[in-house]
Amino acid sequence: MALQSLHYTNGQFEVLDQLLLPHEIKYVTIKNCEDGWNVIKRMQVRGAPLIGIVAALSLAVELRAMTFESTDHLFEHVTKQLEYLVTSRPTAVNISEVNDQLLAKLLADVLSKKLSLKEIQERVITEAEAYELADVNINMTLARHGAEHILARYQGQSVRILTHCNTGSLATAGYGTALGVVRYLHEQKRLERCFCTETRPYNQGSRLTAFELVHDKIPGTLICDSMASVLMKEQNISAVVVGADRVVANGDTANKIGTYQLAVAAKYHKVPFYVAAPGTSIDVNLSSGDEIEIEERPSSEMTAINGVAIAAPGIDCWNPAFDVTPAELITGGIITELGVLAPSQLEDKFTTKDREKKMF
Ligand SMILES: CSC[C@H]1O[C@H](OP(=O)(O)O)[C@H](O)[C@@H]1O
Repeated sequence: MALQSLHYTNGQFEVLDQLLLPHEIKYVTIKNCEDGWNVIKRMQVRGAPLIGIVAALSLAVELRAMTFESTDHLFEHVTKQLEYLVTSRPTAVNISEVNDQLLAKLLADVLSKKLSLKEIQERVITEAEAYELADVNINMTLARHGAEHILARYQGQSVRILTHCNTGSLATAGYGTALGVVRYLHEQKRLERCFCTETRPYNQGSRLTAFELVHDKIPGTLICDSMASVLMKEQNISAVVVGADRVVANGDTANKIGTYQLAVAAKYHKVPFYVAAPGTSIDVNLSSGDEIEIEERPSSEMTAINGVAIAAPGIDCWNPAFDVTPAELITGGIITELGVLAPSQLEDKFTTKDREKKMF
């Protein structure tokens, strides 16, 4: 049974509380956008694709329970709620993507004057629900492209992959992006081993990726973040494959803090470095990584684990949740559902129209 980050059936919506993993499997009910905002902000759910899907489904369940006097009232409410959901976490583009796409489709329906208020409301709900349904297929396609590209470098051999943070079933609606590449390699019996970093301070690697690897019986080895460079020096790593929160037009990529230093070490040790990014995490509206807002998280997420202090009381902290890897260090390519792309190919492949066509 695959790990399920969420359950959504007929407007009943619940998410797996990832703050309790790996010790406890507990689902939290989401009834409206406020519930959705809270679980995203607290990182009870996290992962760029998943937070976009949770935002969309939070709106869907809220709209299922509401009636509106007019299409203007409906449009105003949807606009307000999507703008609110975007404020939960700024770095990943995924919630903004949902905002832009749903509002564009809603506006088109309202202006068409061909549909009743109830029909328009039902279409918004259906389109919000479609993000979950589309995500797993996107991930499986992306994973195949990435695995085939990596295997083409190592004719006939099995490969040893280093990954960072969590990019699997717990970061998406299923299968995963970078960890989806690992899953596909394992399914093809071409994965020797997956090495995963702890990914301090939230420990997505030790708590979530290690959990997924053990659950799926994929050969995995946990390392501390500080071990990554010597691992690449001594342990014959075939490729580094990481996820993305926002890939911009020139290929610069915001991803979990620690990604940039992995890319620098990979460059030094001549290990191919790949970013796995579905179209929902690609933002060609920004031209370079300098424009990406980097979320800073509370110091308490660094100075304690499960309430137990691990740092000197009173010390100042700096806790950026992401860093930006310049495109020049992404030497393997950007793994998408449209293929493994060079940064120069992103704008052609992922204009807004193409993304919408691909999603629905
Ligand atoms: C497919 S997950 C993409 C991306 O999102 C994660 O961030 P967070 O755990 O803070 O939500 C991480 O950067 C992953 O690589």
